[in-house]
Amino acid sequence: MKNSLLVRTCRGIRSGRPPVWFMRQAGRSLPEYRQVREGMSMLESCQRPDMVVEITMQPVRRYGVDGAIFFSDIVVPLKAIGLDIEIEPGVGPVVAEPIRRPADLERLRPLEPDDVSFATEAVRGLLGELGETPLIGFAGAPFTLASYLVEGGPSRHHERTKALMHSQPDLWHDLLARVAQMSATYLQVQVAAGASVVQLFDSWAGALSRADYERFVLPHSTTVLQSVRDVPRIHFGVGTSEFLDLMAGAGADVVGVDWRLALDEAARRVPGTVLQGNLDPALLLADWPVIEAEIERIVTEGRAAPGHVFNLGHGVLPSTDPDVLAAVVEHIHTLSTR
Ligand SMILES: Cc1c2[nH]c(c1CCC(=O)O)Cc1[nH]c(c(CCC(=O)O)c1C)Cc1[nH]c(c(CCC(=O)O)c1C)Cc1[nH]c(c(C)c1CCC(=O)O)C2
Repeated sequence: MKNSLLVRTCRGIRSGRPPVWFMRQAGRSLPEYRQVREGMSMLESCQRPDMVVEITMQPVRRYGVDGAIFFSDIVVPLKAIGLDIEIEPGVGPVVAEPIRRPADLERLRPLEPDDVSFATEAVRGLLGELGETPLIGFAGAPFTLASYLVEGGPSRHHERTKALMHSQPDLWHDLLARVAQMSATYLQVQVAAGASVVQLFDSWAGALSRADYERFVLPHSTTVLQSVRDVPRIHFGVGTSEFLDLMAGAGADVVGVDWRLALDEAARRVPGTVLQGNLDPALLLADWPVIEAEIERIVTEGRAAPGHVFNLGHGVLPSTDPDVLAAVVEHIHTLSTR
């Protein structure tokens, strides 16, 4: 799997066509996912190796994508150290007692590999099923995780988080260092068990200015990415076009680009870095000729970078028709033969 198209592309070795996979390729858009998840909470299913193997494999079987993303969630390590956190359907992660004062930090003990032994077991199980398809491990980046911890749940403005980072910078850096340790350990566990690529998700970092990202977040995301040495590292954010260069410099081999920035312009901002993206997930609900034209544009613009991993700019929306995703994969797969 070290020679897979995905791994080679992440390393900057160009091939005839980009590899393709989708963030949230496993999930509510798939009827087979909704069926196996019935009656089981999100976090319970993440802690059951049989469920993780089945759900991770579903989009691989259906679409023949060039990478499988490990079925888990960014909050799984927090749950694994005993924090009272749940994922509420239609809402997202909810933390019973948010972290806002120095004493609250005591509830964030370091993650030990044994806390996530279910992940080791699930990755090993997957290796037997995946054949040549590489497995992408992942973790949440310190800012996105800290936002859930400080806000107590999803937040539009991240106001408590921003207020805390500026008013109590020592507390903030202590919090981010602890979360970074957990994410680093979670990634290392997945790589040790056999993941071929990792992705660090900083989905909400786009809420920050470049200056605040650089001062309050970058050192901690750098710690996480630098702790993984053996496999390519993808660093992903949404709305982060203004500091893609910082995200690349954190120790990423690949940076994720959302739909707001064309890949050729992104390539100018991070010379020498492989790009991933960047089809707008909402456009998967448009007519096929629209989607086809977007694919062509993105693949053409992606040639400006030393490598391009085709993906969406963010995750698959639950309302997406799986047949459309199948058609996107098929279209990309025919590119090499033209
Ligand atoms: C911010 C974030 C979370 N989780 C994640 C992120 C970063 C990626 C992103 O920005 O989308 C990461 C994540 N979560 C999940 C995956 C699975 C792998 C894949 O991409 O296929 C990944 C990569 C499963 C999941 N994680 C979640 C689901 C849906 C829950 C369900 O099916 O019941 C899945 C498939 C739940 C979740 N977990 C989280 C949210 C916001 C939600 C949605 C809540 C809702 O709208 O119901 C936190």
